[in-house]
Amino acid sequence: MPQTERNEARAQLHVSGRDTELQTDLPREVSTGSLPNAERVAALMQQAHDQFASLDDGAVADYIPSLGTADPALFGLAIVGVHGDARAVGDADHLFSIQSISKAFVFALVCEALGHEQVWRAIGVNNTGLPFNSVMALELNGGRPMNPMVNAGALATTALAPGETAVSRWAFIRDGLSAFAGRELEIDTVVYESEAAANHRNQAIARLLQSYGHLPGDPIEVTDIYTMQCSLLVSARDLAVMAATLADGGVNPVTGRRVVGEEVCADTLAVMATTGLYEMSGEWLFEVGMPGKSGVSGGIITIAPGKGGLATYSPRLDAAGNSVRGQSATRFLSKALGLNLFASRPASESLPS
Ligand SMILES: NC(=O)CC[C@H](N)C(=O)O
Repeated sequence: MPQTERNEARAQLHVSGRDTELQTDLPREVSTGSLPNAERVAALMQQAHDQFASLDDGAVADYIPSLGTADPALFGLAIVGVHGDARAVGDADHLFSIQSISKAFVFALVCEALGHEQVWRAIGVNNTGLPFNSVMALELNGGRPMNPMVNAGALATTALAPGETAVSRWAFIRDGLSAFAGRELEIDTVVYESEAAANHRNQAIARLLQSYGHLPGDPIEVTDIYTMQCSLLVSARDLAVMAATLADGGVNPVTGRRVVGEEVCADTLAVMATTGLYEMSGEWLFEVGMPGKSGVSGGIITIAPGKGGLATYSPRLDAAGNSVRGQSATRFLSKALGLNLFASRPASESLPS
């Protein structure tokens, strides 16, 4: 759309600045009543936090300039069970931009709206084996976006969001992600402006997709909406609710609202398992044994289907763009709680229910 119109749309769409206090109707302390394992889960989360808080490997992402200002010491963990019970440790209420974790949920929402057949055909579900913002991956695959968890596939997915105008397409995405979180999510305008000023590469990927006939709509507008979705503010606690919604077959366990169908959840978890941590997805599945999704601001979500969702936040990243402490804490908790989906023995522990 023309620049002036786009600015107007932006003005309508932007609702908040950064460092907003978390206003959530989620109870801070959810009573776990007589649940036998709840205290053990909390103790293991505390152990993971204490054990890995001193890990100083990796670096805070700064290719989006405002992300570079994040405090590398931040470290939070949250778990929400499929019955809505929550446990949190460390900086679990710190707000940060969701970044690539949004890709999993937008994929689910678009599959729900259009049907998985159409989205599967348009996007694909195979790992590229290349970095999330690779242009080469497109060129090597005949211009196909390959999967919804890398930037090319995420842009192509966002382009499929239903709506007559950019404003209604954005409303579809924002409302859908908010339904997953159980509260109205708001944009971090500082992160948005910072990425919008620097996202020439994503614009180039969108244009390249267009040139191959794989991107409906205006590539610049699509990139703008994608950048807004990446700038939505969440906490680890929000992400655990969003992850628990996928674990619960599409019903948000806190609000009780169905967000997407069970089949869409299964599709989303399958794609996360093969591509959620980019080119490190194989190692992730090998060690953690559950679908996950990471983002460059430092969040990682992990889903234990039928049990609950785990979210970690810590901004130092490895070379692929995945949180270093988040990966270690998740590996630890997966083992300690017996959550690996490929294990033949039933889990020795389960998540708080
Ligand atoms: N891996 C990520 O979290 C990348 C998201 C970021 N907004 C980008 O497009 O580069």
